[in-house]
Amino acid sequence: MFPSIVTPQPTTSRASQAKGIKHPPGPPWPTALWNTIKFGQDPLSFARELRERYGDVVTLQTMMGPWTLVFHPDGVRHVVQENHQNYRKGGPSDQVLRVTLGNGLLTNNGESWLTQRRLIQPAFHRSRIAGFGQLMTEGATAWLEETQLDASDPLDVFQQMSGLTLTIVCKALFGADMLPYKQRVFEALGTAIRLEAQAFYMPGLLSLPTPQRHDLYKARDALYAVVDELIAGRKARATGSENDLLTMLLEARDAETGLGMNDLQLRDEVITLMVAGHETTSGALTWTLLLLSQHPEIDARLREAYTRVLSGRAVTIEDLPQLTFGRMVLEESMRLYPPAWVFGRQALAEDEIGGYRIAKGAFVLLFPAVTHRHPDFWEQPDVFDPERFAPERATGRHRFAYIPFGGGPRGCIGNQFALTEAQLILATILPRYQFRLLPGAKVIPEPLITLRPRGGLRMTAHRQDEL
Ligand code: HEM
Repeated sequence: MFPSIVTPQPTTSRASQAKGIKHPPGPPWPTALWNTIKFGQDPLSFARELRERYGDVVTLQTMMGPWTLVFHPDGVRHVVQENHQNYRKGGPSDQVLRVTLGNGLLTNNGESWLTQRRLIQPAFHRSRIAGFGQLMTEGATAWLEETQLDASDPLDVFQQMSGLTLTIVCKALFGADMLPYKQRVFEALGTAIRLEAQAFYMPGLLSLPTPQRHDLYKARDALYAVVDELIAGRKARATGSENDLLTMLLEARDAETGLGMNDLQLRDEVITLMVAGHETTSGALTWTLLLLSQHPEIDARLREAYTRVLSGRAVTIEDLPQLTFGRMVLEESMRLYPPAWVFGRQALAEDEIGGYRIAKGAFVLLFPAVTHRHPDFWEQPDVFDPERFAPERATGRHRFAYIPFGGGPRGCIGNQFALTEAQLILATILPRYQFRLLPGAKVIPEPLITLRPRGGLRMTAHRQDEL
């Protein structure tokens, strides 16, 4: 049975009541139903409104219990870094994620998390990522050849980027060819993400035998089937010369017991890396292509940099230090549209953030999407301006005002992988094609588990040499 996703009632000690530390402000409890509906309909605008109205730490009463919303970078730093031992993965957001990701690195806690993180970390070492550069560029080039882009035939850029990043991450980490699975993973993951997001706002949706529960488990089983095939394929065809993360996971032995990882844990780790390793990166690339199509002057400047540095040849990882503008564009795109727009924690003990009491058991939500547009830290926060990430302008900025990859010990393990991959993909496809939004198309960000464009993003691709 799916666990209840109602947040346990947080408790506050007498000591802090005596000290007179207040609960964070927020709309009164009789608005709980209304808040839940509003949050479900448009969480980005609602969270932003709450910050403007109540400040940087807010209590939001919902039908699932009270939530604590933390927007200020100091509060973010406190939760993810300074007092991270007090904030475990848990609460409604992680419970829904566990349906598909089980107890993989993203949702795990405690000693088990630490053991797995230490095991997996070396696969993301700088030297390993440098070794993936060629594979990333080749993946993007193969995608260009396969898709045969044609200006008269619009494509869903989100779906295409999803397939491309899935192919790259699985080849790099597991030595697997995902071409035959691309469509299946895209469909199953789309269903799972949508239903898990619904379950977050509608307690009971998955505890009862609803059609949604049936569909979610079906989608999860489709993803499991792909992962199981991938692992079985490796076991059957291993030559002994593989040197990737899947081999490391298969060969890992517990220092005390000498036992290997059990099959369920192995599946959870592989599905976590497969999903977390492509869903967010494809979002970042999609929003970047949209922003470039809406800002021709920035698009032209980026193309000019590619022409100057590459002169028509294929990009390599060694070129990236000369292509800083590409990185700035990506960083700014992830500021405006952070693929991981929200993430949660549960407080193990009572705490204080920004002068407010955080009760034991509180469900704490951090919002990159709101912190990234906080007017105290960003001038003209809604304007797309990659120059903000020029070294001279970025110096001195609060480290936790920009958190697309989270931070602290639970920060993204794949951040360098993603940044390298996204830069190489852009530098491979943009010198050859320009992407344009269909006339009259309206793009609506849809904050599900990740931030996706609602209904995909249909664009046309125009050959650069024919413009
Ligand atoms: C643009 C791309 C990406 C974004 C925006 C992103 C964002 C994030 C964020 C915000 C977190 C922290 C969540 C939290 O604190 O609750 C995270 C964790 C994680 N990410 Fe990423 N990520 C990206 C790419 C990747 C890639 C490429 C991989 C793997 C290949 C990956 C694997 C993970 C894993 C395993 C965790 C959990 C780490 C832990 O708790 O120890 N991510 N990511």
